[in-house]
Amino acid sequence: MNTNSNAGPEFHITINNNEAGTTRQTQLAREQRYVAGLYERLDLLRARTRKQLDGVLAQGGGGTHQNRSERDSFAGMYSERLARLWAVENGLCFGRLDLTGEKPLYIGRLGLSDDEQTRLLIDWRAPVAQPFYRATPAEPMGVTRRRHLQTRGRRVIGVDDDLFDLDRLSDDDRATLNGEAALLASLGEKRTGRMRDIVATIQAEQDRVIRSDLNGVLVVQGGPGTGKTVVALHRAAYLLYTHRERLARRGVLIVGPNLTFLRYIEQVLPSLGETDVLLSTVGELYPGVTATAREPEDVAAVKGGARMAQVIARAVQDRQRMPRRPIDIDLGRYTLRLDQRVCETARGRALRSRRPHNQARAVFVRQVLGALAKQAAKALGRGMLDESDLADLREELRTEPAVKSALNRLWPYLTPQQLLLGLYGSRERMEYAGLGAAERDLLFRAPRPGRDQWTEADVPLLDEAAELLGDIDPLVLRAAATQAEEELAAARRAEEAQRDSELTYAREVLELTGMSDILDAERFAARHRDDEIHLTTAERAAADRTWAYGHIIVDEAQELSAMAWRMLMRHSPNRSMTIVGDIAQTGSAAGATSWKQVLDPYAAGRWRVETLSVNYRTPVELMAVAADVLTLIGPSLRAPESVRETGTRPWSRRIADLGELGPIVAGEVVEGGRLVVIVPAGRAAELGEAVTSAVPGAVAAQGADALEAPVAVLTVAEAKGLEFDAVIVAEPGEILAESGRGAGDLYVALTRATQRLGVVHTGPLPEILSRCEPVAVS
Ligand SMILES: Nc1ncnc2c1ncn2[C@@H]1O[C@H](COP(=O)(O)OP(=O)(O)OP(=O)(O)O)[C@@H](O)[C@H]1O
Repeated sequence: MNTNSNAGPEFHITINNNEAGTTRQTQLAREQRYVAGLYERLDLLRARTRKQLDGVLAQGGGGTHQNRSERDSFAGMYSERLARLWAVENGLCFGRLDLTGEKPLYIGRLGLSDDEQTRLLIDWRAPVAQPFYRATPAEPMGVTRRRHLQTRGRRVIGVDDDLFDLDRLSDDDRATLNGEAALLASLGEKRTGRMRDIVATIQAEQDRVIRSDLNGVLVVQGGPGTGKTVVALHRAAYLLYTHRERLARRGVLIVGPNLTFLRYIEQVLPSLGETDVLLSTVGELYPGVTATAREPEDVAAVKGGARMAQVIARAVQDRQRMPRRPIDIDLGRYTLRLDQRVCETARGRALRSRRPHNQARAVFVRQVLGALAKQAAKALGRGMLDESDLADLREELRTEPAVKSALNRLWPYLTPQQLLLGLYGSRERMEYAGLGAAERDLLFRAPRPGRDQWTEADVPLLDEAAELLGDIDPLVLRAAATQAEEELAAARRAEEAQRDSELTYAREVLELTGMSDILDAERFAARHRDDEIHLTTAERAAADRTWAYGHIIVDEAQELSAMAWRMLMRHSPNRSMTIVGDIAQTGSAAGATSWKQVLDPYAAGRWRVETLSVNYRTPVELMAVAADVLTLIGPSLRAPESVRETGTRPWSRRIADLGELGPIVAGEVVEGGRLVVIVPAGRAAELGEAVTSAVPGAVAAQGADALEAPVAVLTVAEAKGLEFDAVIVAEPGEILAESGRGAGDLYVALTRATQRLGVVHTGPLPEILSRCEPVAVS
């Protein structure tokens, strides 16, 4: 079949005659006996591991630190093993390979041996299992037969064979030939709202991607439905199996476009027995910040542009700006003068130290205090002080509130949050940082106290700022936290007394100055310090902004901005990455237009492309409509080839007003199936209401609800990467016109369905969709 790129002649034979029945039963019974034995072994291993875990836990929490630490790591290891043994219950064994002159190999979700070390089951990721996915008649790799076992629970309910050596067919064999069935059966099934693993039906071109080398950057380019996401997840499982030690230490990060998408894929790796992987959006990659606020596309596009790296650097410099006039510091007994020359010299020293802003501050402060101490000595008439007296004087000055305040103005401690809020809140600062007038208008915002002020596009900027600012000395943090708590407590007392809103004010002050983040950071650290030993690699990585991952997988990678790439690259110093996407589907204004443009700056000569060419999701009839739209994106682009036909043409229906949309959607709902209405972003609320008010159970929101409801209303950005049994695209003309990348958006919308597609429109149907069959209005 065409899914194996070097498949050569057709090699699947289907025999469906009645005489085959009995021999088929014999084969099933034989396989059933084998599979039952595997489950018996699995049960035994589970019981043994449970006993080992109980043994460790029974030792309690006493002993030396080292004893406890060893026990913890054994307990962690046994729990992980147990979780893995439980995860493989469904579909434990799904394949058998018959090789010339050898005993058959059974392929499954993990490797099993008996007590004599005889192999009973081969992990699908092991090198010997590779022919299960790659063998073709042209290149049989020693395989005479590949058998797919279908199981329900622990029962074998069917077998499908691909025979590569037809001369060796026995009568029994002839009875069970039914190639492609496993794949096609799997593709035709109703969608559940969660992605499933495809371990039993991985195709040859996909297997090449899954087993590609760990090193360097692998780009997986492919049209919609070619399995990029599912393949990337299997690659994660493969890499963890093959390079377990290296990756267990440094972890694997999978980045997806939004939380609904992460929900959609979250069960795949656990079903493959892998749980210690961090799934995240870009917006969640900065510990302690939740990026939930929304902002217009053009604002996000400015924030995502590569130029923002310089803007942030200038914004930091701006906070090291020297005074235009000398600063007089009144200490009561005498007044000290801090002139520009002293400040300039101190700044020069601090910058030459090449430390980040917050650490360079120490150099700046030391210089300034030195100069002030000398002045003070003179003012006190003690011109000839020795070094130790001067040191005392410097320490005295350090704690003087007037000196502290002057230093804080000249070279303040800054959190990334403070830097960014200060920048967005001041047109003058933005101008100094190099932003043009139009950009300043877009980015300007009055500071909004509250936790929802960060957007996804802010996160890479916070991370960039954190790099340039560096950490704040923990002692300073602690002092700041104490001070903030005191202020809060004072405000609380004031509130009790006066019943006014001072507490709210104090909280707002804390938010605005970023102190609340400091407090949170402190508490977070304290909470985790004691139980760090129990954290998995993924958990430790998630809490550490500077974590260097062993491997990073980026899905829907075309959507990432230049600033997001900078952040991800910092997490991947070894540049071991898998980048999965489709340039034709780019929707975000800050997204990519070519892989070269994205990757050359970071991994020139170290990235390679694999292309997936077969569409497993969208049937031929639907893909024909989508392919027309693809020509709008690029005349030379070719849509992937679909493997299935359904015989059902996509339809289009013109309506007079939106009131008709709900009943049309209701009429398309199929019992047990899942339908999505994809709407223009600018009309999401209105069209969401039109559908949810007319269709019981319909939801118009992202998240788990959207995956589980029989009908969901989503924008293109929200539906990206997901799939549904049926899709209705509402107002396609508006989707096309909504942004500069409207054609890409419409292409994404049209390729989400596994079975049926319809288009509903109030205005004229865009010419490009004329392949849809118009439905007459009754
Ligand atoms: N070898 C396979 N066996 C069974 N199902 C498969 C196989 N390959 C892909 N699929 C199924 O095809 C569908 C599309 O896969 P996936 O979502 O990974 O595609 P994609 O390339 O990421 O698509 P898009 O770019 O549109 O998001 C999924 O339901 C997936 O399970």
